[in-house]
Amino acid sequence: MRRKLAAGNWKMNGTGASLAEVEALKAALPGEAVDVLLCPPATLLHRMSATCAGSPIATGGQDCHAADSGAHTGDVSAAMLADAGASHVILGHSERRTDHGETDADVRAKTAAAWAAGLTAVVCIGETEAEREAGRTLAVIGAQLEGSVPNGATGSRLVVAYEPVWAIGTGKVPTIPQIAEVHDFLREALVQRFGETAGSAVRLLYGGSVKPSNAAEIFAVENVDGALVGGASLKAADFGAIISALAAA
Ligand SMILES: O=C(CO)COP(=O)(O)O
Repeated sequence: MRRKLAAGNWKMNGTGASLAEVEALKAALPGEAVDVLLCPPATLLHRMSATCAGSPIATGGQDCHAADSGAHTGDVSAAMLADAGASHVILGHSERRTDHGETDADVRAKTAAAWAAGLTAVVCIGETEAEREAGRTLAVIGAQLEGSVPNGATGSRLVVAYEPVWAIGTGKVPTIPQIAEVHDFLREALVQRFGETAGSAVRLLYGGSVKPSNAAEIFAVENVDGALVGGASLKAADFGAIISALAAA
């Protein structure tokens, strides 16, 4: 049985004042029914990890460099994230791929670095609107999965987030059959490449305009093991409602 996971990606949002939302979320969590992860900006990671200590909320980074240390101004390494209290790191988010030109090979190297530092990698993949309209969705995400994940994935090292680029921050969401088709395809690809045990244990998150109002129907899809939530993870009331929907699924 895969444990469900509700993950929040705060993107470039949040300062010390935002920790009040984390305190409110802690107070509202529905027991131990699901795993909860918050990924704040790097500047807030250490403080958020301290705020979450002793609670079921894990913390993660939003990116890391592939190298352990060195002359890479402005970057942080996986070991630095771990040192700041992180257990996870989001890698290959479409905003990194677009804003910083990250390739599948970059994401693969970063994922290997995350694993070497003992972090769980949350690897993001997803098609653009043009790719979906051209009927290339499964080909695109299949290639991204193959290229972005190194050999040796296991259920504890890897989470895959399917985030259609056109659904991020837009309020547009794929239909339930479209989500099911992609998640079934990803499950099959993981089992084929990593074997039945590891491939079945990797959690598959859906991301892109997940809200309290649409969470329950998305979480009812068989191979959806949770969500990677952007905007709605910033407010304890909204993220708490999404977590409750996951716990009830
Ligand atoms: O990119 C996302 C999470 O990583 C999704 O963002 P939104 O939930 O704001 O659409």
